[in-house]
Amino acid sequence: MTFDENYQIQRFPAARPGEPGFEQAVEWIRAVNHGFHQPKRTLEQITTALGVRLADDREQLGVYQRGSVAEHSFPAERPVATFGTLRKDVNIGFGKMLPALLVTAVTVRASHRRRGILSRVMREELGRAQQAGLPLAALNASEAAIYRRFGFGVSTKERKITVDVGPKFKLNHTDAGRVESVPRQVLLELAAQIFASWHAAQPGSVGRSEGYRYQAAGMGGWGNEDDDNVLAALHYDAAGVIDGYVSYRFLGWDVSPGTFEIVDFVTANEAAYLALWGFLASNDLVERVSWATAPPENPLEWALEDRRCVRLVDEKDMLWLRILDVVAALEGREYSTDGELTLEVHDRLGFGSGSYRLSVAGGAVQVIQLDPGTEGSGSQAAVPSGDADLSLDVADLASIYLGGVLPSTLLAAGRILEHRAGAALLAQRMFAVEKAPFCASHF
Ligand SMILES: CC(=O)SCCNC(=O)CCNC(=O)[C@H](O)C(C)(C)COP(=O)(O)OP(=O)(O)OC[C@H]1O[C@@H](n2cnc3c(N)ncnc32)[C@H](O)[C@@H]1OP(=O)(O)O
Repeated sequence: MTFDENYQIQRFPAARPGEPGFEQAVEWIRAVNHGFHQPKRTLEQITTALGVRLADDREQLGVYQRGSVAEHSFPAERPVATFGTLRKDVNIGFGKMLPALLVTAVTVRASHRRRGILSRVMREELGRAQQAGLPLAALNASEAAIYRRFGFGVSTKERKITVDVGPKFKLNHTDAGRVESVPRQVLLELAAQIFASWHAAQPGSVGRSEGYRYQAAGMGGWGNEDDDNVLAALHYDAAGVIDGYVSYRFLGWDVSPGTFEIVDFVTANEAAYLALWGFLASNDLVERVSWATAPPENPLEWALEDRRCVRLVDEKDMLWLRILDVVAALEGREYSTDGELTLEVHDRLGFGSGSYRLSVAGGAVQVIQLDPGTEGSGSQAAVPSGDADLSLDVADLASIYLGGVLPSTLLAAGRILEHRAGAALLAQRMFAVEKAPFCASHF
């Protein structure tokens, strides 16, 4: 039996209680929770989560069984697979933004796995996004072996760190502003605007869900419990303008040494960032701060007299990027140096297959699609193909696109093939961005 004989796809928005579609949205959330082995949520928690989904303008996709379902199994109204999407801008370096389809809540019920459901839905949704003119797609992956086959490449990473804020913590930073402890609820109002300043200046950043300001304030926006243990502090610059916040919780007297866990930490500039670290470290009775989503390139390490106060606990891939329109993506970038590169791009799903000549002269960017590939995506007329300088998968193009993964590393790994000596190094210099890319938005 084919997919279409067994299943049907439905797409729908979130809804509030009493509105049409509310029951369907509730069943969809329950399917997501089941897929991620999460504890059952109350209707109230699901309603809160749906409120965030509405505010984000998310689309829910469900795959439903056709005909009758197996006796005693979940009802036909409960989708066997889920796939959520929303749209946000990605900072692609030097303050430039491109819109992306963000893919989230991907689950297939265990008893329906490995029948090609994800493959079918992914191909369809990426195709629709490309048709709608979105040059990029992105996701956070639960496992690293799933998404490369669909053209997604790792573009940013994040670190879990602990910071020793005991006597060894000596920060070489003099703050021109000040820090104040504040009621956590003020972040509901302030978090989004501070994030917007950070986002505008941070390559690799993806626009944030509405849920984040609730999370920052400890107010359970994604259907979690309100958490009165969350504490908050703001940084004010010399002129009194609020330019950063940190929210955190004390892990309790049973944890030794006394530890703060960071909930959210966003600043519009490095001075506020370092000042808030100074504030965290200045708290009595606390000798450790843990942070599960820290940037790999962390100015804190270099502002400390003893950089070993920052200890790496774990590092993992964070943002997986997918280029849907190679011409638009390459044209959208600002490049760190002039140069000319011909890229032969392979794309198993066909969206970006083809050869592209990228020319940057005096900062002006021109991209010509030379060979449209099998299902090429370029908007320009095809002209005869020249010899490629580099051959690479569209997933690897996504990895080097934000400057976070070096072409020389992918060359050494055999992922990129170099046909002209020095082409990988030129790509490295051209794709470099103004600071290490980092994404602070899980979705
Ligand atoms: C963006 C996010 O939401 S990330 C969250 C992803 N979801 C989860 O981790 C929840 C638990 N897992 C699942 O629900 C499912 O196993 C999914 C969604 C990962 C895969 O769904 P399926 O319908 O089984 O995938 P499908 O049958 O289309 O498989 C596609 C390919 O991916 C491979 N694949 C699927 N899951 C995995 C995995 N976990 N690890 C490695 N490979 C995988 C399949 O073997 C297949 O390979 P092929 O193309 O070489 O034949």
